[in-house]
Amino acid sequence: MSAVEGTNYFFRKAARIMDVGTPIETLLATPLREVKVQVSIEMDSGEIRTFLGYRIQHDNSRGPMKGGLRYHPMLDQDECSSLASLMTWKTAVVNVPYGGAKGGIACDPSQLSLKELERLTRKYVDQVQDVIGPTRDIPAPDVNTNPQVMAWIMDQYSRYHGHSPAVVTGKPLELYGSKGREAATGRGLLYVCREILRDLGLPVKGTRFALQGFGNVGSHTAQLLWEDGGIVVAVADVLGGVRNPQGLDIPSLFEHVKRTGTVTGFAGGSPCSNDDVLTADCEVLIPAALGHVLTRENAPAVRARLIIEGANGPTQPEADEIFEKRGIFVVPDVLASAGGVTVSYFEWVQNLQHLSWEEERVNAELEKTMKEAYERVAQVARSRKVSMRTAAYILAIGRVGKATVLRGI
Ligand SMILES: NC(=O)C1=CN([C@@H]2O[C@H](COP(=O)(O)OP(=O)(O)OC[C@H]3O[C@@H](n4cnc5c(N)ncnc54)[C@H](O)[C@@H]3O)[C@@H](O)[C@H]2O)C=CC1
Ligand SMILES: O=C(O)CCC(=O)C(=O)O
Repeated sequence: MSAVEGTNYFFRKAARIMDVGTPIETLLATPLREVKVQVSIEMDSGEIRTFLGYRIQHDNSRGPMKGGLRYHPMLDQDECSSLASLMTWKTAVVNVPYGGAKGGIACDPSQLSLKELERLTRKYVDQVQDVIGPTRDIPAPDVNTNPQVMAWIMDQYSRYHGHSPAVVTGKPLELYGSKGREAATGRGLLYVCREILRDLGLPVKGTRFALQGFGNVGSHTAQLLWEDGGIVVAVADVLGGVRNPQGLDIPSLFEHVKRTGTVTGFAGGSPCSNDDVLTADCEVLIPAALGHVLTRENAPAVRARLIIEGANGPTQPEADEIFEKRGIFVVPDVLASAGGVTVSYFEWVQNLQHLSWEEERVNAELEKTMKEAYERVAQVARSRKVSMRTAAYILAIGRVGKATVLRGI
């Protein structure tokens, strides 16, 4: 099954329960526009290299399209298309006035110098500047992109269109970024985690968590859970993992990662593989790295009671069915990882109004948004007797479908 077929499997399951009918189902599943561009740059060695860049714009019925930019060697049109449609449903679940898009460049940034990365990013903007924009499509960070990359995007876009901070979010604080955006996805996940654990009668304090991924999403989530008294028993990054059944000391792990660039080799635990983390003995599993990692093969071995999806698309449809049969709750990506785009929305609003919010305000508005979204999804799940994932899609399809029909086709 391709990545986009996987996402559409979840979409169609909900659309059929809602009986939206084939014409609207087809319309909502079909991306508005798929852009694939040549990104050729001169390397530091003087050699010319050509990369492929993508921007898939899935839907704009509820507002400008929104979604991250990923730099990864395995990125392709299918993956971007799947991630773009997830953004449409995610922005609708948290009810921020956006559609969905996603893009990036098929490249391995660990093999590029800073100057090469800058040239690549600016060239990509040259190629897509006519389809993005503050009222069209607003990129943001995703895997292997960061505030510096967003700053280059803002600068390059502004050379064509004049000063345009609102063209991209996740920017550095010194360049119109929002306080709280860096930790927002992890913080949003924490707020949802507190809600569902309360419903299951478990406090965060003393609950055991395992996380795959220790980048933007994974590291902030781990830190915030640790601050709440959660016991993080295993974490992994691309190079491998570390576990400690008594709980890893997260501040010391941060120090280690700052020094070495990886969680592996941390003296406060014993080594494990990045796949071992998925089947660790814990109450809550948080995939926060790449997609498609929970499969038909490893789903029967998952020991967590609850899976909270920090990554986009970590659970393949066959694994999702297995979790449902086994009574393992899954809080889906389109809800659990929506904190980032929510604070991106706050950043865009601040940019358009030329003002800056205090971090307390950002976090308070984020908490309100995530709690409301959780409550609405939980209500639909209860009333329709469906999983949280199907409920989230039902809520999102209702909002996007209504906007589409009201605007006229
Ligand atoms: N950055 C954001 O605001 C948001 C990100 N997401 C999703 O969260 C996930 C992680 O994104 P970021 O943290 O931003 O990326 P990042 O680039 O900051 O970190 C990615 C992490 O995943 C690890 N990783 C990569 N391949 C791995 C593997 N095979 N096994 C174990 N670990 C592996 C990396 O070593 C790194 O620790 C992605 O699925 C992304 O789409 C979702 C919502 C918002
Ligand atoms: O912050 C944003 O606009 C998008 C974040 C993102 O790419 C995601 O939620 O997957």
